[in-house]
Amino acid sequence: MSMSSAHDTAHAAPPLVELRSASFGYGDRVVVDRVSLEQRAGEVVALLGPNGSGKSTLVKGLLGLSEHLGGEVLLFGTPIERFRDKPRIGYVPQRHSLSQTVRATVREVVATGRLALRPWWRPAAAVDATTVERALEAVGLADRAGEDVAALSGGQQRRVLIARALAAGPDLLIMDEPTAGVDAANQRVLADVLAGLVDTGTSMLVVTHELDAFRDVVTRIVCMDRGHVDFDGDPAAYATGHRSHERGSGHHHSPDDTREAGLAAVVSDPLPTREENR
Ligand SMILES: Nc1ncnc2c1ncn2[C@@H]1O[C@H](COP(=O)(O)OP(=O)(O)OP(=O)(O)O)[C@@H](O)[C@H]1O
Repeated sequence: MSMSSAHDTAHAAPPLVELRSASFGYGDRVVVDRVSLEQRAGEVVALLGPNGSGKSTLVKGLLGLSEHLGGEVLLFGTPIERFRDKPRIGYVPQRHSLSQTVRATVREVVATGRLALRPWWRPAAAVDATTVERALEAVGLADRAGEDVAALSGGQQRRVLIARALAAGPDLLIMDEPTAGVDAANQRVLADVLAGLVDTGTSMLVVTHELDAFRDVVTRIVCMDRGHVDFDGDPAAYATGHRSHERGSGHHHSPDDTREAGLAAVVSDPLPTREENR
């Protein structure tokens, strides 16, 4: 389904993500119903669709945070059940901002993104510190590194979380509504940050209601409706015939989002386990 020509290369790397008639949900409730999709390295995919269409459930499925209820899910060519290389996927959860109860500096929060990469008994090394500084620079927060995260605006906190995900050096960055609740000026800053990441070759899967902010960086658009994919193509094709999906999809956050975000913000593993997510 990818339009990338990397497809044709005889020894091409496997797709970052491959869904073959995959279903995800909660308990026995199927939310994402037999979706087939693949994302290749270099692609920046925007995942669109009305509230409740299953976007978050799909990305959570890739992270083991919603249940895999059918079909096949491959991550970097490995079936998800056997996939152990979690740091290859960075995740920025859906949320407004960091919990006010997190008492830590910007640098400390970003540094937690490195924890999954080394055994608990090994202290942080120089490479950890440099990677953290580089991640802070990538999101334009190097000059705020020593500040308390609680002192930052919502948009800046979002960038802290992106930096935390980047600190693990992921091959794929998954973001759930990175611009939700962020004012227009900060949305532009975020879009610039993402454009910078694209320039350095980061592949992204971005759930969003605000496609405008990402119009210049997105290479592909996937639209969901009621658990199915009903558009998958390039932004030009989307613009000519599929704008209607965005209309009338007013956004709301459930009370659970805040709790989940608070937990995700403080856990040391960049991919919270299912238990932590409840
Ligand atoms: N933890 C959960 N347990 C049970 N059902 C859930 C859970 N999370 C989401 N759902 C249900 O799954 C359906 C799809 O929700 P999902 O969050 O995937 O949609 P979405 O497309 O991301 O919507 P939004 O744009 O509002 O974030 C909804 O009906 C929702 O109630």
